[in-house]
Amino acid sequence: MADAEHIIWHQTTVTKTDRERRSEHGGAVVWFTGLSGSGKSTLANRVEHELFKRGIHTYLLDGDNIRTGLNSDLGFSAADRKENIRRISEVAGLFVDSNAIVLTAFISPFQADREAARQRVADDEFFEIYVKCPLEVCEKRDPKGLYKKALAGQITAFTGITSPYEEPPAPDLIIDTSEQSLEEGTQNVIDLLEKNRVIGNK
Ligand SMILES: Nc1ncnc2c1ncn2[C@@H]1O[C@H](COP(=O)(O)OS(=O)(=O)O)[C@@H](OP(=O)(O)O)[C@H]1O
Ligand SMILES: Nc1ncnc2c1ncn2[C@@H]1O[C@H](COP(=O)(O)OP(=O)(O)O)[C@@H](O)[C@H]1O
Repeated sequence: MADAEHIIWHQTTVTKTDRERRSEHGGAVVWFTGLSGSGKSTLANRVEHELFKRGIHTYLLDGDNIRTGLNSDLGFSAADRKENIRRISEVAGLFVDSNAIVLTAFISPFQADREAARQRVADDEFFEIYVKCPLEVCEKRDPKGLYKKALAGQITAFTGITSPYEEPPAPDLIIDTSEQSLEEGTQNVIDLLEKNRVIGNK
């Protein structure tokens, strides 16, 4: 652990404000949370594609991908999930500083960790999207065959089966993917960003 007392923040010459002035849009974190198979990656990819088509500077951080690199040392214990989300929150904060719209697709099962992620950026820069989907529907979709393995006891601490998921008490948006189409869900996220002037009429 670094000796924090001897670390002194270096103010960069080019600031966040400089980057904002040059851009047609603001920076923000669009944080998708939900069970495995709820549709986080599918939605985040579709939203990113929509934003990208509009010339917006975006980046997508996805659970499985980040866990093969930056967080390849972490597993699925509560402590590792917490550290996973802490690092992602930091990375997301850096992207916002660069004035990008960063989309994150992590189960992020614990409310305290999601709240800490929100605190990492300004109030108007964080949008929590609860990708809601009944567990039975996720189990039926089972896009990666993981529920089958978890139910057979081949994966320990699997979210929704043997590890908890805390529903967000006050998300900025709820998308129920068992009832809403992908197009509808995508449009709702875009509308949220427009309404909050992150995109469109900054
Ligand atoms: N035990 C266990 N529990 C939950 N998920 C598991 C587990 N083991 C592997 N996987 C796969 O890892 C993906 C979840 O990683 P995350 O980084 O999003 O998880 S977390 O936020 O730290 O809880 C998750 O991806 P998604 O299905 O996209 O959610 C799974 O593919
Ligand atoms: N309305 C919807 N929105 C998003 N995904 C949906 C929807 N309806 C069905 N799906 C399907 O559900 C699955 C969700 O998988 P994925 O996006 O990988 O979920 P997660 O990232 O939450 O694990 C995909 O196969 C997707 O095609």
